[in-house]
Amino acid sequence: MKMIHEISDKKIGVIANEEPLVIEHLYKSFGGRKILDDFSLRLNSEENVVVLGKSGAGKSVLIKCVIGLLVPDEGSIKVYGKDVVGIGKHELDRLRTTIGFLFQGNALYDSMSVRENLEFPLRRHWIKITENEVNDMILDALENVNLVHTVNMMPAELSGGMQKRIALARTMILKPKIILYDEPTTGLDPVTAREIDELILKLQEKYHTSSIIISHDMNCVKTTANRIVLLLDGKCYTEGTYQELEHSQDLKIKQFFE
Ligand SMILES: Nc1ncnc2c1ncn2[C@@H]1O[C@H](COP(=O)(O)OP(=O)(O)OP(=O)(O)O)[C@@H](O)[C@H]1O
Repeated sequence: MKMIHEISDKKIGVIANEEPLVIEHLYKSFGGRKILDDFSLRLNSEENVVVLGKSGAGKSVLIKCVIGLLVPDEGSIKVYGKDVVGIGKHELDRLRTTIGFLFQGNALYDSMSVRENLEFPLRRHWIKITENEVNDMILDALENVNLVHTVNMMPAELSGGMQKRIALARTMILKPKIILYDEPTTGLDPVTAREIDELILKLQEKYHTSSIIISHDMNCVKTTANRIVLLLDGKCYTEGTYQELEHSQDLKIKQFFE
């Protein structure tokens, strides 16, 4: 599937030596209420950064700013050196071939089979490939999540965990270089949740992706985070590895590890 990497890089103008994602001095308010208040974050190549924060801290707002669903009031967001704030719809579409997004709900189309769900991003982005190549890519994506046998099934026939894995396969089908995970294990039983953690690591290693992961699930955080960024009062309050932060005596940090 080398071809898709090439398509993706060329389309977005990825510059090899640029950092995947650099967020600087981001501000976002709603009705005078500051949600992001001078928030900055750098995502290194092949790194998983977990953004930790209380409910309502602004984690989803942050992710929405990165993928252009919300426009920040101030600040810059650069993806491989390319400014994404205020870009047009066409360029935003191109950006979305480089950034994969796993929604909190799986957002699979219920009326479409697994195959059709996986085909969707390929059709949407007008990737020029043959039917055979489409088929290979679908099977390859399903292979990654060990669900090749579900290719002709409907989402309703699958468990919540399987649907999450199919959603992840769909996110990966365009071979994004950056993946944004919004609560990837929420609503899953512990065993299935740990399978998702392992998949996140497997895909990071296999495709050399860089990811932002939003999670409250401290098992997920411990397994997947190379670095944790604590979002508090709209700012990066602190950052560090799980091991660095778990024994902190700072009450604002401690509450997440209890
Ligand atoms: N489009 C919007 N219009 C107005 N307020 C919004 C909008 N989007 C988010 N907010 C507000 O911004 C705040 C942060 O929301 P956000 O969804 O980012 O929180 P979160 O950290 O992801 O929380 P959770 O962990 O509960 O999902 C909330 O108070 C929310 O009501």
